[in-house]
Amino acid sequence: MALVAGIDSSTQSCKVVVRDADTGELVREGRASHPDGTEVAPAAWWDALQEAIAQAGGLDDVEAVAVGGQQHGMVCLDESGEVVRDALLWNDTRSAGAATELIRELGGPSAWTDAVGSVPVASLTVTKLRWLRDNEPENAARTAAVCLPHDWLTWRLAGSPGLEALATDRGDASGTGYWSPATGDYRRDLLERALGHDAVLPRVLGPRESAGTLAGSSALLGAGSGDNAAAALGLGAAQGDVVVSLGTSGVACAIADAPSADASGLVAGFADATGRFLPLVCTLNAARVLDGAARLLGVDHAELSRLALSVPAGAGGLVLVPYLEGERTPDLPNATGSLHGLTLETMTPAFLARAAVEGLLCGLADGIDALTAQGAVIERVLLIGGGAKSEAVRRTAPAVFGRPVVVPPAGEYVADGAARQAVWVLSGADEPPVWAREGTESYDAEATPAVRERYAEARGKILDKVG
Ligand SMILES: Nc1ncnc2c1ncn2[C@@H]1O[C@H](COP(=O)(O)OP(=O)(O)O)[C@@H](O)[C@H]1O
Ligand SMILES: O=C(CO)[C@@H](O)[C@H](O)COP(=O)(O)O
Repeated sequence: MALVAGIDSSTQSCKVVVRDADTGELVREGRASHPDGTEVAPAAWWDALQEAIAQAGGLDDVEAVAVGGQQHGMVCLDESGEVVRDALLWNDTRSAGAATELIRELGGPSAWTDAVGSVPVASLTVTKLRWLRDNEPENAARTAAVCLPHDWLTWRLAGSPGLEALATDRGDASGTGYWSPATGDYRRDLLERALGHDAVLPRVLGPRESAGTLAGSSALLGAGSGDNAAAALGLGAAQGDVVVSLGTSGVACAIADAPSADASGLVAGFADATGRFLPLVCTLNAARVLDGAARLLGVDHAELSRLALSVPAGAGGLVLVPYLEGERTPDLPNATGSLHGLTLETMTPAFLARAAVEGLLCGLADGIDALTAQGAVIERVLLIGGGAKSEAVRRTAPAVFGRPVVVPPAGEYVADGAARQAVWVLSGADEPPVWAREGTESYDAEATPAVRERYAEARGKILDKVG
């Protein structure tokens, strides 16, 4: 039995799955935590990966490995391959001003969607490079290569074989802001505009191309991908599917045959991990809204869910606009969260719990609408990520989204997507392997448009709107 490994180096943790290449059966797994914060030393991801690999029984017997990772993080390397400074993550908003500047310099949002399919926001790597140029010129000058978290881990797994060996894939390259999904080329002029000079960028590999071999082994390395593209591959998502992921980020994305270009900036025009495209809406506030609400109420997730389900839809008019870490979609990096509609009746743990669940889901419902406005045809909504473990989320999502929701069995879909890619690299087949998945649950509920209407009203009244 041939084994493959898939890795998910996400915002909060690193997960490793070892699967049977033929059947997809889960053979072993491991996980380790990442440090908190929006600025992280890449060495911490490497340490967590080593711990997760050890927990998963090592990689000695696997024939291929691939890495899925949090998108956009800025990893700068000097000429000798040393990390120049801690990575700025996708949820670090300090480069919001740089985003505004870059949009203006190029002639507005449409110039960016024409160039790279997305309008820059603080999450995109290109804005982080501009921030570096302006705030840490010495670090910018030392930067000889720029890569992303999954690129860097793949390169380390290969034994750090020189900057020219850096590799990435279409999915993650499309989140940089200097690679065009439509043409498949880097826009080095945009990299230079941001960083102030040219730099080595990872080669962009095709979906089943190999990035080399694992150091000291003959196991093949896949190109890997950004976590959302890897999750779509892990789920076997096809046209008609919208994947909603409730991790640190809230994401709604769809598989598309053609690149998208939304000059409103709501939908990012990313690529997927199969040679197609992945229009995507991302919020900064998802599972951690539930974490924060549970902490505030002094309960665990199971109790938060029970409380939320103990009061009716609409939470008696109480609305949480959950911009707890600023927001990316809508682009309000300095916004804060707010509670609207408090009364003596609703000032209770149960109403607050319900408002937290509904608030985070309304943000994602807006995302699904934005995808539809860009032409996505939605036949199925697949709900994944840590937040999807909440029963209240599963039962409330169909009401807020106004459509049934499918919850695949609990699993690590990003790591699974990486594992599927690893098999694909091994087989060289036209399509990735098909693995059976049992235990999918369907949730349906009567739509509650009034919840969204009240949320929309509250969303227009938040403080600290200035970008
Ligand atoms: N039962 C649960 N209910 C709600 N949230 C949960 C539950 N279990 C885990 N979470 C939350 O899910 C998040 C982790 O999800 P994950 O998809 O792994 O995130 P990421 O990919 O961003 O690292 C954490 O914030 C965690 O507290
Ligand atoms: O920035 C994005 C997508 O554009 C995020 O989805 C990151 O890729 C982080 O993902 P999680 O760790 O929250 O899964």
